[in-house]
Amino acid sequence: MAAVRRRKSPKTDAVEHAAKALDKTAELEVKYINSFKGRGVFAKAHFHKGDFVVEYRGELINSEESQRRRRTYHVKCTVFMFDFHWQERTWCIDAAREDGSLGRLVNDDNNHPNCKMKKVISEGKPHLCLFALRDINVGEEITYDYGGTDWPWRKKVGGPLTVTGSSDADISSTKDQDPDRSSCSQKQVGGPSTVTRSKISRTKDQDPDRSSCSQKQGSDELGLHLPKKNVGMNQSVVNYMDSDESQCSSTCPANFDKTSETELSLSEQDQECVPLLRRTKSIQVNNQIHSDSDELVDPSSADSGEEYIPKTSEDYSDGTDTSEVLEPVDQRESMLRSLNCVSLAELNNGSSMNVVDRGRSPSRKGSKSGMAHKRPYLSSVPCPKTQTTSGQSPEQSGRGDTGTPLENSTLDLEKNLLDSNSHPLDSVAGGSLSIPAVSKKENGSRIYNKKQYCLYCKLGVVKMARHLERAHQNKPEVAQAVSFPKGSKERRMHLEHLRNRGNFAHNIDVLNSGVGNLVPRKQPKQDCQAKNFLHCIYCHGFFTKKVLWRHMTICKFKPGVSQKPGKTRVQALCAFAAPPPPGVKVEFWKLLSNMIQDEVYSAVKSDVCIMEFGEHLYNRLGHDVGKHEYILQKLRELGRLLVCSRKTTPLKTIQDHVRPVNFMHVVEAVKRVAGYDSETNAYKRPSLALKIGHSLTKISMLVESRANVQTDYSAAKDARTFRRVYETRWNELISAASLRTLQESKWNAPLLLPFTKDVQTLHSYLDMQQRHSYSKLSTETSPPGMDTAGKGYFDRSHLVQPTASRRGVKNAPLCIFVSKSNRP
Ligand SMILES: C[S@@+](CC[C@H](N)C(=O)[O-])C[C@H]1O[C@@H](n2cnc3c(N)ncnc32)[C@H](O)[C@@H]1O
Repeated sequence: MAAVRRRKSPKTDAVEHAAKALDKTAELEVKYINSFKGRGVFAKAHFHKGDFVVEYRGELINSEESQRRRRTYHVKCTVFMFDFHWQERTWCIDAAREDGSLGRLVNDDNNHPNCKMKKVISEGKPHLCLFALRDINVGEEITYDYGGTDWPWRKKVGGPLTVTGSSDADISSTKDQDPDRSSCSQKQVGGPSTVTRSKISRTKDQDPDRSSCSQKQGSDELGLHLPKKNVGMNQSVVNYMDSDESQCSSTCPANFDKTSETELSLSEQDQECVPLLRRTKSIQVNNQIHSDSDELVDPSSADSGEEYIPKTSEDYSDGTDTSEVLEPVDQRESMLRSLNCVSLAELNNGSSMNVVDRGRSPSRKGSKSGMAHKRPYLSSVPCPKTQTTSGQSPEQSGRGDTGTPLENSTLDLEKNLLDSNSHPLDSVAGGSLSIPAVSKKENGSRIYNKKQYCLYCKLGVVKMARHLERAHQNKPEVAQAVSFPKGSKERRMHLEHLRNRGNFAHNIDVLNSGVGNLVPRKQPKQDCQAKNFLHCIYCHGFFTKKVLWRHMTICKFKPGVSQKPGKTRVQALCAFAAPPPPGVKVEFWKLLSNMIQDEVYSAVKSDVCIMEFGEHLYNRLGHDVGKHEYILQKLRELGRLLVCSRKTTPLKTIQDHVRPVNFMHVVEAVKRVAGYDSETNAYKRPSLALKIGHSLTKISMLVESRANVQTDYSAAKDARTFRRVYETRWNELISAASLRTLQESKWNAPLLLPFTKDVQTLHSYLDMQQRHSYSKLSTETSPPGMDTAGKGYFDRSHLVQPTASRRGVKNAPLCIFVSKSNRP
């Protein structure tokens, strides 16, 4: 009989990774999303539902220390502190230090998370680990619900979605489908300020298990302190906490640091994986993660873990995990309800046609409870293939429960859902920007369901002209538009402009928030990335860069300018048409738009430190237009480094480059970008290596000063240490060879001698020029280079060698080498 290799259970996997402080770097990657959201973690490989994904690694501290740090930390830092309960005490994983681990970079998604945090005990120490709530496809962002309600970014992207958009009935029906998830949605909406009592009590009534949590909400919202009765529930299911209860007695140390080595018996390795505290975060969040919220780790997981970890026995033959398979149906339902879309029943009917069965396990396919074992399209598309109807942000959808246009579009959406393999909120929940492709029916014909966004009420509607006429006739611009006869060109133009402006406003919101679907002027055949699109400055339409060029020449809204802008200029102009991201000066943003729009430009724009450095240079030198080119050059040098580092090293941001721990990676990247040849020990671009080094030290100073302002002294120390390492090693590793290459290139440069005749011509020309200019001046004082008689002679020090000045050497005298034989 062939031996069947048993797959590791998710728990074992988590414990092993936690013990070694290892991330699944082969399956996960960090990507910069945008300046609002920062970085995120993305799947490089497929994760099955229930799989261990990543550990939220950091320093384990007790609540006293956590409180102390909260008081001393900059507010932006506290978002990295996750409190949780363990052995009847509150603990905290402080991941404020940028230590290269992935878990700390996983972003929040309270609507559609694909992971759930759980406690796992390894070597007597709790670890916070993320497990897949559903199958996660390659390219999807890893997310989980941070809990709480008032995270600032949620407000921006429609945080109150589940609250305002759902009714009691919604919750109850959701609950009916899946009690576990209903408790989850309850958590999502669970802020006392936003959830009505009736919602809570209703859910509570219907689910006795959860009711115990709800009762505790006053003090610890959905019970981080798990009632004892839940401890041990389904212990054999996903008993992630089975080993720890006895190890740390009820007299847990008041000072964890002191006792951690003894009572928790941390191995050396464990201690290594608990990094020291450093660093601040750049986006402001409130320090909302407290023990009184339901965040992150459900206490019931302390012993059972059954709540969020789906049934894994089928998949892993582990024999221990027998929890319920959790399907995201209820999430989908609640989302769609809040979108005022199709009902669950309708979806179910529809989805039966659209289930993508990936046939992971035969037992799954044939297993009972149909719906539960069919994967709805929600989680089945690797890269969410969004449809036009999905272009609705949750915020907008919250408002979308009234008004005819949306009702019309709802029908379209319903059709669309039934006909497609995607979910309208996939891209929104996934936290990525996308340009949805044209939707097609099964027979290949097009579905006209593209949503436009109203300039006034922000609603997404399919028939914008009708919407404007019906809902906003009182607006002067609409009134003017409809004053033209129906079918007339003027009327069409006016309405089109209003429609474009509405979409433009929507796109800007989406671009700033980093989440949602962008509305292009012309829908692409396939889903596209936002970076390939730009707004037209005339009509505000959103076009691919390629098409934009052509469009600009014929744009109806272009004022009668005869000049036809060049391709790069068009792109630059249009890139600038969008307002600068928050915190970036308009003037500096304008300057950036002069850069060639290529990969390096994208890297520059996307990196916080480069932008900060650019602003710093701009503040110092920007008043002098002559220095603008220099500023752009400096930024491009760093951009080139970043592009190279991202391809060849683990460094993803310039801030990573000024960490002492990454010094050797920086050296490697700089060598590569400057074209270092190890055989000849020479560089193709030696000055680039030197300049980059110089800029990096400057950036480390900026980082240090920012850290000092934010009272993040450890980050400041990091930056200082980087400079010390730089001072000690840079010359040996980079500068020496660069300087030698430069020197050698000078030796080998051919000495070009001008003809004597040319020199004479030049001299007489300059003489003439000087005489001419000085003759205009009073002859009372003899100008330099002239004798008192005014005959004049030529003083070479007045000549400026253009190439020298281009290299930053001001007023370098013109050096003309004249061979002996050629001398006059
Ligand atoms: C634990 S960090 C996550 C990693 C972070 N994106 C970064 O680049 O360092 C939490 C921070 O990420 C950002 N963030 C997390 N989830 C977000 C979301 N859904 N939308 C926007 N920003 C988010 C917030 O700025 C928050 O302060």
